[in-house]
Amino acid sequence: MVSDLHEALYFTFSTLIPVFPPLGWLIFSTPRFSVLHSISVYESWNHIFIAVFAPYIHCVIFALLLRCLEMRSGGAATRLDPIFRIQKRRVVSRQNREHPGEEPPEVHAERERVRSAMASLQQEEESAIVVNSVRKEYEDKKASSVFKKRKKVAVKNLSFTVKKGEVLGLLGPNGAGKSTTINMISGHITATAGEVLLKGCDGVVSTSGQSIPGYLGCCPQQDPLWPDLTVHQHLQVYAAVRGMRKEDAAVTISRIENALDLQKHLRTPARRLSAGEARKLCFALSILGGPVVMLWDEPSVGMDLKGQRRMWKVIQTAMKSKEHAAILSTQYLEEAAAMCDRVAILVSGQLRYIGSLEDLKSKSGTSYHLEVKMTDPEQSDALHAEVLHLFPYATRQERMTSSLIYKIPMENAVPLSQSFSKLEAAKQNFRLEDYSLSLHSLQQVFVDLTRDLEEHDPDAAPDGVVEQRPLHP
Ligand SMILES: Nc1ncnc2c1ncn2[C@@H]1O[C@H](COP(=O)(O)OP(=O)(O)OP(=O)(O)O)[C@@H](O)[C@H]1O
Repeated sequence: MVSDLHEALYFTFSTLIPVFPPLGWLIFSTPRFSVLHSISVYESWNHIFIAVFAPYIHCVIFALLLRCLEMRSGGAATRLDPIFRIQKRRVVSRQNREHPGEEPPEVHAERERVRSAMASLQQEEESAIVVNSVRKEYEDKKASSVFKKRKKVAVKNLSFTVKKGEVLGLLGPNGAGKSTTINMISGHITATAGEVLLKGCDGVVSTSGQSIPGYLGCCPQQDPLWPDLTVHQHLQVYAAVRGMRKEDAAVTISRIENALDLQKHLRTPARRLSAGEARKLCFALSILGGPVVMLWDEPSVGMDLKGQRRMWKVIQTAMKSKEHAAILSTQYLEEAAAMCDRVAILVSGQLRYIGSLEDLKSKSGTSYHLEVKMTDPEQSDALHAEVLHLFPYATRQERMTSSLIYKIPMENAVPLSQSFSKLEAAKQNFRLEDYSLSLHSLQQVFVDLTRDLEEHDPDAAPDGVVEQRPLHP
């Protein structure tokens, strides 16, 4: 502080630069400085004043600056990272240029439908959800190392549309990619490639994740509930978020509570609900306010039969107006048959079938299901050779210790009288415990479709055996 200029600079910098006051304070407090400039720091109240109060001035200035920046670029960062407020850049999905390869005809037709829906999106009134060549890769943490990151492909090149008034069932075995698909549509996760478009009733097209409240209702696989809020409070909060008027909300909430038999639990906090009751509440939240697009990821898991039927009724009522579109992921064929206009069957992230269950059922009539039960497992190979001799186009579906299961094309099994007499003879020769020859049921068709080639045990297909896994029955 040898001149007025220095002092002015000191005041200016210490007011604007946060690190300056503590550093200045340290410099001024050193004995060397005191000796050289023959002043005691404690004599200079100005310096103490700056060192103590400047940080408060900084707080106010920078809090205001931060607020301005947040108002300009959105406040989501504060929620995710309240300390450093670094907002991850949203990964922009790129177009999926991967060739889909050979696909079943109905899957290919659906892909073409998506293409034409994308081409004429503004004019196209029908589709509420358009999923266009979507792919999702996760980092496979188990297989990754420090040097090499390995990816797990959960969904590959998936394309489908859901029309207004339609409920599309999403079926498939565990890990098929159903939840990943629903989460990409809801915007909960970002697609690695491809795009999802949601079309509002006003014709506005928005990519998933940027939809307006009230447009999308989602019941994800994990219950998104606040543990301390009661059932009734949850419904009230969601009604407010969806922009419902208070009087409308009260009527709708009471109707939903009655329809799903939630009245007994209105004052129960979410943490004390049973799994089935929590699912009921999640489902109720997803339909509250009649969103245009509704996504349900296994909503009936944990519900008792009565609860499941009540939920079905609510779905039917909600879909009456033909202004809504819904996707229902389920493990139950019966639920899909009761609720869905079409079903999409996913296996290992790929679409294996899309269409009505009736069409799938009619295809099941084109082959027979043969199951033979052995008394002596040692005879398995000989019996297999005999079945192939009797029905040359039979394909073995399963091989267990005491039974073998085959699919036989219809033309190979008729006339049935001959088939039964051949099987009777085999029963005597091989001392079979039992056998059955029946039309392929819907359940069996579904099992055939969803059987994953990669997971299949190669030991079960010894040389010479035709172990085909046709996509169509
Ligand atoms: N966050 C994640 N990180 C890594 N892999 C994941 C992640 N989430 C899902 N996966 C993997 O992606 C694949 C698809 O998972 P997804 O949950 O979509 O299947 P799903 O069909 O919903 O199964 P389920 O019927 O059991 O709910 C699975 O193999 C799963 O292990």
